[in-house]
Amino acid sequence: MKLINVYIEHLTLQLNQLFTYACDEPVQKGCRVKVDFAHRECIGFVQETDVKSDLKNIKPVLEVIDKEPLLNEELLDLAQYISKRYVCSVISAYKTMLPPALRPSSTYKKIIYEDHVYLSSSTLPLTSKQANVYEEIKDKLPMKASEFRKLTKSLAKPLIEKGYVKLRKLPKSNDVLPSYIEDSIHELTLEQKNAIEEIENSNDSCFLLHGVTGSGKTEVFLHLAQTVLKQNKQVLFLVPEIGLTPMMIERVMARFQRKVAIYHSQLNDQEKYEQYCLVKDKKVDIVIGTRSAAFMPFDDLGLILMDEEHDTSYKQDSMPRYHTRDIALWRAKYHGCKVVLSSATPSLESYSRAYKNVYHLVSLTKRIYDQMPEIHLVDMKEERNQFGLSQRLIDAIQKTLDKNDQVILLLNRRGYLPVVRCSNCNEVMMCPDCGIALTYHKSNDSLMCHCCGNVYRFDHTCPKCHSHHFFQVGMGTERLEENIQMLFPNANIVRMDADSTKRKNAHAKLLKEFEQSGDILLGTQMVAKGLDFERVTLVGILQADNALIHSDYRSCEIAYQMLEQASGRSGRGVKKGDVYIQTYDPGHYVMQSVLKHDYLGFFRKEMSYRHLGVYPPYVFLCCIIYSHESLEKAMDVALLGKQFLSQFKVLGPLEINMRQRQKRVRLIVKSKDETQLNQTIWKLVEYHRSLKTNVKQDINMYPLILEE
Ligand SMILES: Nc1ncnc2c1ncn2[C@@H]1O[C@H](COP(=O)(O)OP(=O)(O)OP(=O)(O)O)[C@@H](O)[C@H]1O
Ligand SMILES: [Zn+2]
Repeated sequence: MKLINVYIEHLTLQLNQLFTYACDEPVQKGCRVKVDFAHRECIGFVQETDVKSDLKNIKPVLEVIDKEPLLNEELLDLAQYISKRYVCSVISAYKTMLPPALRPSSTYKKIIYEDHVYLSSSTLPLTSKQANVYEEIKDKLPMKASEFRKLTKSLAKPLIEKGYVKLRKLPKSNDVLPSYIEDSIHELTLEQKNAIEEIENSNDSCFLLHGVTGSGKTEVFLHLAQTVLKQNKQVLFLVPEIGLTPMMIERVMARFQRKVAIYHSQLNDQEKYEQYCLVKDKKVDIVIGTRSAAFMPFDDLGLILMDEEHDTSYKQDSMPRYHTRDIALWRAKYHGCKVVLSSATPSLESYSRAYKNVYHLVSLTKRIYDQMPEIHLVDMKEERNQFGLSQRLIDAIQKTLDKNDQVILLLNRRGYLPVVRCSNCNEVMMCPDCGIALTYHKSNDSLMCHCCGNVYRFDHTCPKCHSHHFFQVGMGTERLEENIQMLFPNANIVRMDADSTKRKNAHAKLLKEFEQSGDILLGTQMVAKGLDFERVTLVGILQADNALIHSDYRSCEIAYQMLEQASGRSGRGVKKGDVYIQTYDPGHYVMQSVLKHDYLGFFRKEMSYRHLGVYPPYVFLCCIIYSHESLEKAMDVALLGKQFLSQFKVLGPLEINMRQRQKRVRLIVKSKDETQLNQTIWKLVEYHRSLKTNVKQDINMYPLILEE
C-alpha cells in the first residue's frame, strides 16, 4: 500500500496539518480523495505522495475523486504562497482558486452534463424517411441532443439505435458572452504611443500606468494585449467589479473579434466551471474578470492588465484575505511576463512604489480631447437644500437636459431612508445582530442591515412606544430617484446600486438602457467607476462629505479616489464637462485636490499624514478580531494576544460593531518589518490554539479598511 499525505478542512485543526492515508490506486498531488476523518466522510486534498510513515492503523482512502490534479504545479505553489502570506490554510486558498463545482469541500457539487449528438458511421439499413433526415442533418452535427430531437422528432431514436449518430456527454453550456460589436479604431495620441513603447521596450516587469480620467488607458491596454496575442500567449484583463466587465468585454471583443473567457461572481457554478475549462483546455487566450479571474489555469500567460488598481474590491474580505495585486505580481513572475497596473487615482502603496522605482511609472497627463471637467464645489452651508439638491445643481441638470446631454448623479448610500427614527420617542430601528441602524427600503417596504444583509419586516410602528410616525431625514438612492423624478418629470432615469443590480446581467442592461435612452444615471459608487459615455457632460455628487466622516486611516484616500473618478465621467468626448460637488467642507484638502485634479498634491499631503500617524505605506498592518458572545471573554483573549505581540506597536483592544450577535474586539498591529510581522502572526495562531478558548481569532493581513 502506498501512503499519501492530505490536507483536510476542519475548524479545530492546526493550519495546514497533514494527515496520512493509504491508497492503492495511483493518485497525484492536487487530486481530491474521500477519506474517513474522525468518523466522518471528508474531502481531502492530496499534497504528498509516496510518503513514509511509522504510524499504526493508517486508514485507507475511501475513494479517489479526481484522476488528474485539479490544479497545475503553478497554482499549487500559488496556494502555498497565499497561505504563507495571508496566514490562512492552503485548503482555503484552493477553495478560492477553484470554480465552486471543483471545490474541495465535503459536499462537492456535481457538474451538470448534457447529451450531444455526433456523427458516426453504420451499415445498417435505413428507411427512406430516415435516410432523408440523416442526409439533411449530417452536416449540422455535432449539436445538442435536445436540438437534434427537435429536428428529427420520431426519427431520432432509430438513428441513434442504428449507430448513425452517437451520443456523448459534455458539461452543460450556457453562453455568457454578448454579441460582437464594431470596433472604433483611433489613431493613438502621442502620449499613448510613448506609453506603449516605453512599456514594450522596457525590461521591467511591473508598470504603473497613471493616466488622468479619460486619457485612453484602455486603448493602451488593447495595444499591449495585441502584441502579446500575436506571440500566441494569453492575456488577463482584471477589473475590480462586475459592473465594469460589460464595457471591458465589449471593447476587447470588438478589437480582437474572438471568444474570450469571462469570470465573475454573478456566473452560476456551471458557467464558472465552463469558463474555467475554456482556459484549461486552451480554447481562449483572453480572460476578462474580477478578482477570482486571477486564478484561471493559464499555461502561457503573456500579460496581466489590472484596471483601476486602487479599487478596494481587489482585496477579498473573507478568508483567504488576499489582494489581487499580489496574485497578479506572483503569477507574472512565474510566467516571466509583465503586469500593468492602471488608474487615474493610484493607491498610495502603488504610487509610492513607483516613486521608489519598484514599479515603472508611465504617465498619461492629458485627456484625449485635452479638457478636464470643470469642478464646482457647492458649499451646502450657503445653499438651500431642496430634496437633497442645491439650486445650482438643479439648474445645471436642467441646462444639461435642455442640451440633450446626459447627467450622472452619485449618492453613495442605497435604500430610501438611512436611519429610521420614531418622531415620538426617538427610538432608532437597529439590527439586533450588528447593533447598527437599519436602512428603510421602500421597494420591498422593509428594513435592511447593510452590515449583515438581514432584512426585517417593518409594520411602521415603533416597537417601543407604538407610534406610527417616523422622521424623514436623510436619503439613499431610492429616495433620490423619487425626488429627481419629481423635479424632472420628463427625464428618463436609470438607477444603479446594489439593489437594482442583483439580477444577472443587470449592470449591462442598465448601462445599455442609459446609453440608448437615459437622461440621468444615478447610483452609488458604481456610477463613479470606469464608465465612458461621451454625452455625459454633467456629474453631480451629493453628500460628498459622507466618505470623509469615517474614522478609518484610508477614508481620505478612498474619498479622493471616488470623487475624482466620479468627476472623471464628465466631458470625456469633444464637449467640455462640469462637475458639481455638494459639500459642507469645501476647504478640506480632499475637495481642494479634486477641484484642481491634483493627484500629486493629494498624494504628498496624504503621505505626510500617514507618516505622522504611522500608517501604510510606511508600515505593514495586521488586523485581528476576537469574537465571542461575551465581551469580557473576547477582551481577555485579545489582551493575551496583545501581550504576545508586545514587540510591535499594537492598537486596541477596541470593541467594534458586533456581528451575528457576537461581540467583537479588535487589535491593530503595526510593523515596519513585513517578514517579522508575518512570522509572529503565524506564531500567534499557534499560541491562540494552545489557549483552547472558544473565542474566535480572525486575522486580516494587510487590511485596506479597518472600520467594518
Ligand atoms: N487615440 C484616441 N483617439 C480618440 N479617442 C480615443 C483614443 N484613445 C481612446 N479614445 C477614446 O477615449 C475614451 C476614453 O478612453 P478610456 O476609456 O480608455 O479612458 P481611461 O483612461 O481608461 O479613463 P478612466 O480612467 O476614466 O476610466 C474612450 O471612449 C476611447 O474610445
Ligand atoms: Zn445586521
